Amino acid sequence: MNALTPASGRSIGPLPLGHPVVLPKKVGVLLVNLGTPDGTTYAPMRRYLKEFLSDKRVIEWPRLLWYPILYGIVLNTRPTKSGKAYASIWNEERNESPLRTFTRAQGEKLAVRMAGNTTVVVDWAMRYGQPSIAERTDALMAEGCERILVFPLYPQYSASTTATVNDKFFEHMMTKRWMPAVRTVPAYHDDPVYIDALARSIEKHLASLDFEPERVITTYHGIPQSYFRKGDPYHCHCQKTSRLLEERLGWAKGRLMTTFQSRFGPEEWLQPYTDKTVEALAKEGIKRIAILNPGFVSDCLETLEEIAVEAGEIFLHNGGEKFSHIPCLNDSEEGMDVIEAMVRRELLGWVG
Ligand SMILES: C=CC1=C(C)c2cc3[nH]c(cc4nc(cc5[nH]c(cc1n2)c(C)c5CCC(=O)O)C(CCC(=O)O)=C4C)c(C)c3C=C
Ligand SMILES: [Fe+2]
Ligand SMILES: [Fe+2]
Repeated sequence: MNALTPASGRSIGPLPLGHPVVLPKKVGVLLVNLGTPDGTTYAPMRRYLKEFLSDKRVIEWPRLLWYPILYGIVLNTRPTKSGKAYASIWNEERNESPLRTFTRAQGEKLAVRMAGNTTVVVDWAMRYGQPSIAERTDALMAEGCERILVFPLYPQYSASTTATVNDKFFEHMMTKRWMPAVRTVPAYHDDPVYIDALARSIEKHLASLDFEPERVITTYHGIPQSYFRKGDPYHCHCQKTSRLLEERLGWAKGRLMTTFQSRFGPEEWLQPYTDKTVEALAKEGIKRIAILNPGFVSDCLETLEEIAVEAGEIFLHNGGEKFSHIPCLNDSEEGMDVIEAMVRRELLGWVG
């Protein structure tokens, strides 16, 4: 016979036969990033891309139209092509992608920062691939979390990122008889803590360079224009982040530019496109640029390969002379200040 022992530590008597074990009440914080393949060869790449590109929040085309293209073309060609790109940025030491390395570090560092409150349990997961939202949510619940804060790691809201994290979490909740109380962290594209962290990281990086960039480009992952026209606030969120950043930096108008990268498929995406802008700047005679990705909480394929390498090559091959990529906030002090501030704000009323 075991005793029911609530958070107060007070025994409340014997449990009826077969009664589930009652754990102390805890609050879980689940950081969730986009996801990443388990390896760079064909099979793991295909598995990852299949899960990602089957998501209706990501590709909104009717399935009857999209699936023949996905299964007939994309999943035959893209795993090899993208696998090569992932291989060029792979964290060999841990045998994983940088996105997973940084997300784990953010989870671990947040746990240290929250350690003063013994009721809080921090964990991390991926929307696509491993560790899955279902697996880590079950782990939080097994530890006694009756309240869970889900944190989609995207400063700017988009249905294709933020909403699909929440969808996946609640889809898993549909399997639970005893569902925890749930909160989700909203977009924080205009939060002063975030804007200040970006500004400090830019100032620090520029001070370390042996040149002064004539232009600094803020490049955000794009989305199809049709999503924007249907009401996705992502474009407005990105523009506001850039405006507030420019104000915080106190720069003359025009030095900080906003562009959109990572087009996929034949549709028109948000513009101006990053690659075209970088090329045009070099051709116009701009010699020195720096570039950052404020919409990415962690460095990943889209920042380390597409921007730091590819965009740099485009600039230098078209007449540019100096190019520098400013790292994402990652698990830096500035980056952790942002994550901690958002978590503490959203936990108000749940923890002391
Ligand atoms: C229609 C397709 C896509 C939409 C819409 C989209 C939106 C979107 N994505 C991110 C963040 C990331 N995307 C990453 C990789 C990636 N994105 C797409 C397609 C769409 N993204 C693909 C096919 C891929 C895989 C890589 C490739 O094959 O080119 C990543 C990197 C993951 C990593 O492991 O490094 C991130 C991060 C945002 C923020 C966003 C909308 C706002
Ligand atoms: Fe993407
Ligand atoms: Fe890309």
